[in-house]
Amino acid sequence: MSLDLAEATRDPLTETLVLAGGLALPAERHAMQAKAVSAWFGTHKVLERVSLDVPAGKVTALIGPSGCGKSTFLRILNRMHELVPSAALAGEVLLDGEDIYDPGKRVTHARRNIGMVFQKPNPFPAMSIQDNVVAGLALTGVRVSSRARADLVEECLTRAGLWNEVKDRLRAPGGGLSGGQQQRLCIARSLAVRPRVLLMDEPCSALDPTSTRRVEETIAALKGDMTVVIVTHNMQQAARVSDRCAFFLAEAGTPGGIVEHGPTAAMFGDPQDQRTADYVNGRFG
Ligand SMILES: Nc1ncnc2c1ncn2[C@@H]1O[C@H](COP(=O)(O)OP(=O)(O)OP(=O)(O)O)[C@@H](O)[C@H]1O
Repeated sequence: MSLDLAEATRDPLTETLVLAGGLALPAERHAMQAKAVSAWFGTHKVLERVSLDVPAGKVTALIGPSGCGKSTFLRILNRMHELVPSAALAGEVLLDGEDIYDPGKRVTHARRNIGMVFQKPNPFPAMSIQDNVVAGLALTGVRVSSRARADLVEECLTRAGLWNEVKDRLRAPGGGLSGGQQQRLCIARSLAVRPRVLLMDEPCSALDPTSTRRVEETIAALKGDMTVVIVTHNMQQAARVSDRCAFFLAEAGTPGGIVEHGPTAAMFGDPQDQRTADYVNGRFG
């Protein structure tokens, strides 16, 4: 028997794909969905009706040349775009089916559930390693007992792949760690508020190859129970760490948009659009 998935419809209530004969298969769950997202800085439109489904428990890479709006799109996913005074936005961003921009939703709802790791590691340098890990809890209004704090510090440093390197110096300042260790400390800090999604904006671009490998191992270990969206300029990295890729492009002064998205193996091995093929093969960008 052959199954025609092209004819299948998605039932969002039961999270199944319903085939022509009525047979229902489990569907991929979307942790986040962007629907027709457009963005502006002042009068400059930088994204044009971008839609993207982000599968739960997977790593999605956003790739594309400089200036095509990848970082802007990433910052829209956790309401950081609105921190820029001239910034405006249209469209919807759903987290587990609910619009994070709904007027009834607080910004802390998005920030607590959708963490962000930046290009340059930004721990609090004078603060101890253990205090850095839990620094986000107060900001998002989460309270924990001191016993639970110690457990949380160990759990988050372990998940970030840093525990063995720092367990004997938890009271030492975070600024004393190497750049790669600082970036994993920032990942641990993001994990402490137990986000459902982790956004990473070129998290390895300031790191050496060994530290990059450690962060990539951390990303691989996180996926499954964490949904990761990563912006990267490094095509080998996108191929190594991601399950899915979205290729952004802003052509000749037009706003950025997604040319093509899909499973990473297909995006690299059998891209459908010539522009994707040219980009992933290093012919521009
Ligand atoms: N704070 C800002 N104010 C005004 N314009 C901005 C701001 N941030 C980004 N832009 C503009 O928005 C467009 C998209 O920028 P963005 O940083 O999202 O692209 P990108 O694809 O992430 O680029 P890169 O790969 O170089 O980081 C660019 O034209 C950029 O100049």
